[in-house]
Amino acid sequence: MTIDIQISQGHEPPLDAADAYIVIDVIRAFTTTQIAFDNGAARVLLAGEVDEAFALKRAHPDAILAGERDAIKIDGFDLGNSPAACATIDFAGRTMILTTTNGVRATLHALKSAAPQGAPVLVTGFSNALASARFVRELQAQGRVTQKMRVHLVASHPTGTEDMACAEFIRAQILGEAGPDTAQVTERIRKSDAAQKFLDPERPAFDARDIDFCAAMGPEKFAMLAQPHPTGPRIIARALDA
Ligand SMILES: O=C(O)[C@H](CS(=O)(=O)O)OP(=O)(O)O
Ligand SMILES: [Mg+2]
Repeated sequence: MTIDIQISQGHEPPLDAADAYIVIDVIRAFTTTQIAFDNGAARVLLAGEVDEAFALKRAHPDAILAGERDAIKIDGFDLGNSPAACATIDFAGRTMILTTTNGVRATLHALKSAAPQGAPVLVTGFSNALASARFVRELQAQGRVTQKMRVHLVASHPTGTEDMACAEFIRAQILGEAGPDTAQVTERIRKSDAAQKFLDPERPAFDARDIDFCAAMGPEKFAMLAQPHPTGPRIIARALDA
């Protein structure tokens, strides 16, 4: 069976019908999400707007409220959009509510495109890229798609090289073709425009360790699946062997 992979860029690119969608946000939303799951989070609820995030917090008072605008933690939130901060927190069984500029918005858009087919929507940073590619290969191997398989990759930053580098890496992994290697993707992430504010010692509001998390390849443990839900979209971690 052949696999047709398209790469789009931005929050709301036109998305054709596909058998699977992967929304990529390396800096930082889905690196942050992966660290929260690594540290025991049960689920991540997605909010497109700040007032929706506060409304979710009122409905789920025990949840951890996280997110950013202009890459800065929002007043009244527990956390920013920082993988380094998440790495210090025990999320055991807890819910994280997340609102971010690029990754969350692109995911909400992809969920709408995927709904008519009931196609899976994965979210990923580079840290989870191997697991995301493997999830798609397993869909194919399990024969769940019987004709030509169509996969849509969404590099969520409208202009960023970090998400495009990750998209090219995932495409190569899915197809088993030559593509950028881990070191090349790491370098493109570190050199991306979005990374520079974090790496600038004169901008202490930004944490350089966030880019260390975002640029590092993690173990192939679980894929992150975004799902529609009656009370709002959410992300769960799906063990690869499940
Ligand atoms: O907070 C972030 O890392 C970004 C905003 S920016 O690209 O760094 O300005 O939001 P995200 O939705 O994680 O891309
Ligand atoms: Mg981003």
